[in-house]
Amino acid sequence: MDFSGIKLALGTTNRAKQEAVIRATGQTPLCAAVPSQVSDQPLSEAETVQGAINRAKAVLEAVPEAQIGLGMEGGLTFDDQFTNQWYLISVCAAWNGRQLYLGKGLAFPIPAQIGERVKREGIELRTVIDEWSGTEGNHQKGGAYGLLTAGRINRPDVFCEAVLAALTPFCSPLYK
Ligand SMILES: O=P(O)(O)OP(=O)(O)OP(=O)(O)OC[C@H]1O[C@@H](n2cnc3c(O)ncnc32)[C@H](O)[C@@H]1O
Repeated sequence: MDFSGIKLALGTTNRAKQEAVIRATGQTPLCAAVPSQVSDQPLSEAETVQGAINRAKAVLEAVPEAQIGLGMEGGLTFDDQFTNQWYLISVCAAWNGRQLYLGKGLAFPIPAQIGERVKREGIELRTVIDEWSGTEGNHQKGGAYGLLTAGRINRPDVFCEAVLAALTPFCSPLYK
């Protein structure tokens, strides 16, 4: 699929998210940090999706030369139906001013003590991931996925697939 004719804006300057767009589309998006208008640490799928949508819409307004705004949001969600576990999810929203699509990246189980600590102490996942890994800025690099899989999956990989899912309906003739 050819994404080269479409100017993309991305609602963050986070390097892992920028890298995901570059891998997915072969182009560097115009980046602007815009508010997600949800909590710093979303704790449900609905809040995570809403944050991604808010960023996609805000960045398309902030960067009028772009044709599609991309918003990405990471969040935690507790599955009380099947497993009673916390999952990390990574969502991408794509908005062209008329149509909205979502790409929902890999849901990955998070150690119970991490999920509970984030909820109980009101801290962000990135703080705990940096603590556990003994390094800084993991949310801009491999992220929790990288730590938990010893580098087999990383945050840009997961967002790359989410970007492809959200953008494909705008670019593939199969959706016309
Ligand atoms: O700079 P922005 O675009 O805001 O990106 P972010 O990583 O700080 O923020 P998100 O809104 O995507 O994620 C919400 C919180 O969850 C954290 N988080 C999400 N996915 C993560 C991952 O894979 N590794 C580490 N922290 C993660 C993140 O760093 C925030 O603290």
